[in-house]
Amino acid sequence: MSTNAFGIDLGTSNIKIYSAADDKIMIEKNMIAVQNKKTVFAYGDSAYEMYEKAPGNIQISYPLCNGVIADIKNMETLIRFFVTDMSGGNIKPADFYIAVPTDITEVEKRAFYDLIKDANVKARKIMVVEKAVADGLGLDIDVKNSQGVLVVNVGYDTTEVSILSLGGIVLSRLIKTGGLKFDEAIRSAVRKEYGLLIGGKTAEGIKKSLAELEEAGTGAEVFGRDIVTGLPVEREIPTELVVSCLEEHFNSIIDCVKVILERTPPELGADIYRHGIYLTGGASQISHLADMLGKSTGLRVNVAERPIESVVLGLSKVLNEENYKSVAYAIEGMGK
Ligand SMILES: Nc1ncnc2c1ncn2[C@@H]1O[C@H](COP(=O)(O)OP(=O)(O)OP(=O)(O)O)[C@@H](O)[C@H]1O
Repeated sequence: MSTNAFGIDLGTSNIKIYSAADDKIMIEKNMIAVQNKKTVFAYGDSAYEMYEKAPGNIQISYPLCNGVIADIKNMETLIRFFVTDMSGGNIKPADFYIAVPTDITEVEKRAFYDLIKDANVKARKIMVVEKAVADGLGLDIDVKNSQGVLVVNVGYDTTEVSILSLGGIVLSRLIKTGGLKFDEAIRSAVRKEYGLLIGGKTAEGIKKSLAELEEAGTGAEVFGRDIVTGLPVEREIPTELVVSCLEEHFNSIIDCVKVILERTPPELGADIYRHGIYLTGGASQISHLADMLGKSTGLRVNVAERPIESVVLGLSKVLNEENYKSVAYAIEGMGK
């Protein structure tokens, strides 16, 4: 009989939950739409559908910000809704394994534990797994026996660069760069060069289709509002403009990787050199980032096959494989 247990990767943009009972992964937008400040109108992907289009009395927000919980009440509500959905409408007592970034304060880490405890999801046991360790497992790296694994996770709000060794974290740094910064850079470049206001979703669309557009040798056709006339217009945005406005953010990520490499104990260098960099997280799929990272560091870059899911896939291994249970730890009383 399978155990009732959940693995949760609370991303700023996407929440990923693994249910051990039916061996399923759910990925939904980590978003909530609240009507008149009290009633939940929509959540997850349905809330995202309404984003930037909803009337003033419906507030749509991300309860997480920069990898930490910014709006506890709405985050608890979302966890409860998603766990209820995954439990077929009837929540049963379960163990929860939650991935947390390493480079946040103890108080912020504790907030993840409290979140599950207070979300009314019948938590039996709450365990924490460092996000980078889960990432490593999800990428099929033998994290418990490797000495020196460099993982770069480029998410929505943040990028986490970590060195793992023997199942633990040697160094980790979280910087405030990720998919959102890429979208903002595209929006501001389009505004500056073409006097055109575009929405966040449009910018994200350009970003995601960049590789395809470059291959086809065409620009991105976008709709927006002309700043001068105030009228809706369509324009073709050349891919060169997009690539050049992203460079600054790619460089912040590369600089962070270099800083971590400089601080890495030399004994771990051999493994890092042998294995290369593991690049994951949804926004790591952006065109040119892997190439630039490889060229600037001289290391091979291993690109994740399922970058959005690597952390939650790692959590599924912790839940299912006895050998990996030891990478999870308890924050307080309710643990092992
Ligand atoms: N094909 C793609 N190309 C470029 N970016 C993409 C692609 N697919 C998704 N993204 C971006 O990935 C980001 C979401 O990735 P992910 O789910 O790993 O982040 P998160 O875990 O929610 O964020 P964080 O780690 O900051 O908490 C979004 O910015 C999204 O636009």
